[in-house]
Amino acid sequence: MFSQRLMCICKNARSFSTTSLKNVKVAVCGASGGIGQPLSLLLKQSPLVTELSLYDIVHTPGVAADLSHIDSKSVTRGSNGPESLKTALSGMEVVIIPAGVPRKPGMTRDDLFNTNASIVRDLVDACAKYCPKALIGIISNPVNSTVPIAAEVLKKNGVFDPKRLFGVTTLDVVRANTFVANAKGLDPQSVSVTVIGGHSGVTIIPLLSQVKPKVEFKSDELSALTTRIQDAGTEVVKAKAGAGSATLSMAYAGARFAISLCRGLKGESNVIECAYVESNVTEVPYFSTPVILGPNGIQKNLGLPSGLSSYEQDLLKSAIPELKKNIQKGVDFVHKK
Ligand SMILES: NC(=O)C1=CN([C@@H]2O[C@H](COP(=O)(O)OP(=O)(O)OC[C@H]3O[C@@H](n4cnc5c(N)ncnc54)[C@H](O)[C@@H]3O)[C@@H](O)[C@H]2O)C=CC1
Ligand SMILES: O=C([O-])CC(=O)C(=O)O
Repeated sequence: MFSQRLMCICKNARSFSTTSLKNVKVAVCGASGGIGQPLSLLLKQSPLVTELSLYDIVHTPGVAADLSHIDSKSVTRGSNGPESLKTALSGMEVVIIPAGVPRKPGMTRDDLFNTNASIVRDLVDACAKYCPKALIGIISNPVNSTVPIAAEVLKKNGVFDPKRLFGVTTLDVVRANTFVANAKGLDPQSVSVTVIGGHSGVTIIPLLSQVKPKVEFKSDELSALTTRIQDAGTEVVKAKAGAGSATLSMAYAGARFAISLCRGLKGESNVIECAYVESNVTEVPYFSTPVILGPNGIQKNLGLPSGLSSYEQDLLKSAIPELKKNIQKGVDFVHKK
């Protein structure tokens, strides 16, 4: 059921957990949703997770009861509705947030702002109060704006630590690995693509000149692959024809990211993921690059890989104005009168 890569992450986590002192308490906010349920299932199988706290505004008791019968060691509990946020979040070390509405065909991620901005604001406000040191991973769209919203809320509460807040862009990496592998007849598990920027359209910048193992692309192949990676979310939205957006692949990607956070927290070395974080590597204040994860969240931002091709530099130039606009929209939302 797990792919080799997630399997491998889990196996590493298993051998690592036997030598370390404590495991990790993880909360999923939006746990009853299309992403939340399979994400929680994957996390329930991780030996790194001691306690899995499932929070949603509907159906959480049922989802928690169901998952709690799985014979892995973590304790699962469900909390339903805002009055239970304190119970859901107190003591949590990792909080993953896939709460909010998904797109329908014809919508952009930014069209979700009006509904999802306040959902993320209120959940992160609760994190600030009940688990101010938690590593927070935001899945809810539009990620380019919801991460700045989360940062401003944490700042308002006096607990913002830029090393502990992440926009989850792992699905872009997972997709890029898959599409490159398919194009080149490789095993997707052996391919590693760095994806930088943000998480919508032109802000998604796959660095196809730096794929490991090294592969060559003709220029039309390069632009077709880049466009497909940038539009992959829309590809799923169209295929689901009104029934939502990516859930299963996002659950896989979210689990990979959450487990990487746990591995870093436990002191494993050289845990690297791309994530959308507060950043000074470009002129925009939030930007996704590879980061090394450690016991306090980001140990090191690896920044822009050197030697971007001129094609990638052009992609970067197109991404910056869109990111600036998305970020400002998030910041303004929190400070509006
Ligand atoms: N970062 C990424 O790569 C991706 C992000 N997404 C985004 O993830 C979000 C969730 O997508 P789905 O799971 O498909 O949606 P969904 O509608 O299936 O599930 C969302 C869940 O959030 C819950 N929810 C709503 N308000 C809440 C609140 N105030 N507190 C706690 N829970 C609340 C709902 O009850 C529901 O269970 C969407 O915004 C979507 O655009 C989706 C795919 C990829
Ligand atoms: O496209 C969407 O709305 C959901 C998403 O972020 C993705 O699948 O990358």
